[in-house]
Amino acid sequence: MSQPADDFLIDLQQITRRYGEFVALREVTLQLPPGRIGLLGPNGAGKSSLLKLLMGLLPATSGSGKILGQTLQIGEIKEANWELRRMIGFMPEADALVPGLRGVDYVTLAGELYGMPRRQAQRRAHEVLTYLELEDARYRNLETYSTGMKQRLKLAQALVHDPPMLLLDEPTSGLDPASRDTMLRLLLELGRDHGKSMLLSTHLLADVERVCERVVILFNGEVRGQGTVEELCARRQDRYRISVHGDATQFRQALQRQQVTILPDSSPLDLRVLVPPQWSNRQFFTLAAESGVVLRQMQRDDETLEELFLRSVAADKDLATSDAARRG
Ligand SMILES: Nc1ncnc2c1ncn2[C@@H]1O[C@H](COP(=O)(O)OP(=O)(O)OP(=O)(O)O)[C@@H](O)[C@H]1O
Repeated sequence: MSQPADDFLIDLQQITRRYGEFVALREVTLQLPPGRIGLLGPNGAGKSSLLKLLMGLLPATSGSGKILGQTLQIGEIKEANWELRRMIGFMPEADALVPGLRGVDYVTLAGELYGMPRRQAQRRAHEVLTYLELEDARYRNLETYSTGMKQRLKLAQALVHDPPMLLLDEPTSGLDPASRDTMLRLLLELGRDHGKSMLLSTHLLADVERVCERVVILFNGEVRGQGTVEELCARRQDRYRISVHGDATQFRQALQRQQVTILPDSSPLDLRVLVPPQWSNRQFFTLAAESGVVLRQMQRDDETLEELFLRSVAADKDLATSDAARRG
């Protein structure tokens, strides 16, 4: 379904970003509506570069784009776009904590940097720290914070000015399972219950599955897929999950003779299969009857996000030159 251009949260057309000869982002075209969006890619895919570019901290080399209705600067950043910064909360990957401050002072300072009057920034700092379960720690010096608390403090500074959109760079980086769980729950609630849009950059598929409605797969600086998680995972029409009753040995052989691949995570009576082009589902029934088994269930088998991701990046596995291809 097409969407009016102005309804997009992010609308990029062929955005390229080079560092000298190196192409960190290549002709990235994205049209994303408001919501919770996962930006998924391995280290070096270009995720941080894209976030900085959207934040207006880094110019694109070429292309054009808008975020929250604001036009991105191309070639060079001529002036800081304060309107854009007020609409975005940025949680950087690196620690940007100021030593010697208490948690509440740090978040207040962030609010003031976004242009809020001091009293208002202070009030909001207390609110967001309470919301992010740091109420008891707010008067403590931030050097005493655990990694999980520091990550939530970084989220607090991104939320202090109540922006409609969050750009989150690896928000669960370095967290133990319990802290990661807390962070993902808070992000989900912020999106689902408080209407925040977010672009969550991560290399962890499970983070995207837990929090996001949509996903953008970035690899080697290129977009390899974008859409809702369900849509992308269901796009393959060639996989089925079938359950049979009886001795399935002959049935399996019969399938293989018809060029059907039995996928590794099948069990003896529950098969996950990949069918060849022009396959008709009636063939399952015919082969089952011929092999003396009863077909109990047959349904389309959507890919998991992990399978989708691996398939999206598989083309490059044989390309030993992919890094070289990003130069020049
Ligand atoms: N200032 C820079 N100068 C030169 N190359 C850079 C610069 N910043 C990033 N790069 C390169 O651009 C590519 C993309 O980097 P980026 O940090 O955007 O990726 P990423 O997906 O966020 O990965 P990571 O999670 O490792 O940060 C990497 O190969 C990186 O080495």
